[in-house]
Amino acid sequence: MRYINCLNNISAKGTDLLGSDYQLTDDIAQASGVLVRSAAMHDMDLPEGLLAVARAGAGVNNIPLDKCAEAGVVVFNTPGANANAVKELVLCGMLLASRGILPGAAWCREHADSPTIGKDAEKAKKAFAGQEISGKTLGVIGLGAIGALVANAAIDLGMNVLGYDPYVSAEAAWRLSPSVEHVTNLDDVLHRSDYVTIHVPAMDSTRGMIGAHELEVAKPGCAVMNFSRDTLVDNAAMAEALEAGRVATYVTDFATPEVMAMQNTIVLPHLGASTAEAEDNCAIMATLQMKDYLENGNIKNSVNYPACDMGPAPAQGGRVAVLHANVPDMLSQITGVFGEVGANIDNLTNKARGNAAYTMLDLNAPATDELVAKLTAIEGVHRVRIVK
Ligand SMILES: NC(=O)C1=CN([C@@H]2O[C@H](COP(=O)(O)OP(=O)(O)OC[C@H]3O[C@@H](n4cnc5c(N)ncnc54)[C@H](O)[C@@H]3O)[C@@H](O)[C@H]2O)C=CC1
Ligand SMILES: O=C(O)C(=O)COP(=O)(O)O
Repeated sequence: MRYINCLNNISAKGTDLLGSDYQLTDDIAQASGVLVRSAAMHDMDLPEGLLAVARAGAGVNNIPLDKCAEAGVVVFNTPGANANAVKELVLCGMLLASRGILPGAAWCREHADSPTIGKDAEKAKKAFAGQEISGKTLGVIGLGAIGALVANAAIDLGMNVLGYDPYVSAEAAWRLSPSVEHVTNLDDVLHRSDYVTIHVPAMDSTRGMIGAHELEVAKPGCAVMNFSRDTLVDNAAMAEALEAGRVATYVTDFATPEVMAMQNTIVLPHLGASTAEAEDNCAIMATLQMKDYLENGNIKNSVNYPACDMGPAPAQGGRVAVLHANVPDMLSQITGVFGEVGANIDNLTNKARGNAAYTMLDLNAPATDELVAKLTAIEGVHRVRIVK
């Protein structure tokens, strides 16, 4: 029996796929796999038996990726699985920033008991007039799964769209409408955009990427939308830009005390991926990826180990996975141990990603304790798994 711990609510559409060899547990110390959404894992101790963490979602800033890699714990995410949900909320955010929807609806609620509400509404409505998004310019920062969907949808809504992403993958670029204008300078995007939307991951390099300078060069009266992470926007700079009217509205999915103290904000409680469809998609993808890793050693969509696919574990013989540092001479030391104990390698894959590497080997006989002990003793080996 394998045990899986869920640190957040994970859709049963995913966990139901685990099958009868698995059991959900509340005790993480017992778990070989963890399913998580936004729960903070940085200060958690990683139990010895933990093999995999699957983030049912995109952002992995809540997970200590390097610490996990060094402990031989593979971390997965689910690229694109919640992108449509976020796209729809971004479009909603853009409309909320453009029309008097929230204050208008609040006015109606406040006057709910008035018998003359119909007549009064006709007088009141001029206070809630807005502008259309068609014909306006949207700057999309980050053209990955979400950014590309937002950019394409905005084109369909008649907007001019500027796209900025110095690291865009070829695959992501192919998904973009040819009508999206590729701009290589962030200042240009900000200077020209009536609306700016940010879709980049939270990393050290993106912390405060929308700061005092960016808000200074931004088009006066623009709306900024942040459905990515709070750390991407410098709060002090945003508060000042809102006060000065340089930014008309800040729409953010991240409620913090600093943001709540700002004027002209529309703040949501991290609702971007909170749709039934996205929760199901993410849970299914996270579960299947983790299951394939636990059962076959295959790695797909990991954010701290390389991809590796050797198909199902062989029916005869054995499969061993070695999670190790990406340093010279590892492969020869690993294969040397197989020679020393007289184990015959039928098939082998060795891949590296950043500081981490992964070597998976199929044998014509089951792995022995001696083999595992010798592999584990190699300096730089983080974990040895007998997959089968
Ligand atoms: N509000 C919510 O509920 C949700 C928020 N998110 C957030 O949105 C982020 C993006 O999600 P996806 O589009 O699915 O990720 P993705 O990985 O498909 O796309 C991220 C894009 O950002 C680009 N990028 C990285 N650094 C950049 C920089 N300095 N300047 C411009 N572009 C840069 C990358 O090249 C990539 O194309 C996630 O990391 C997460 O933080 C994701 C899903 C739900
Ligand atoms: O996928 C992401 O990055 C998200 O921000 C979604 O977070 P959630 O799963 O709703 O806690």
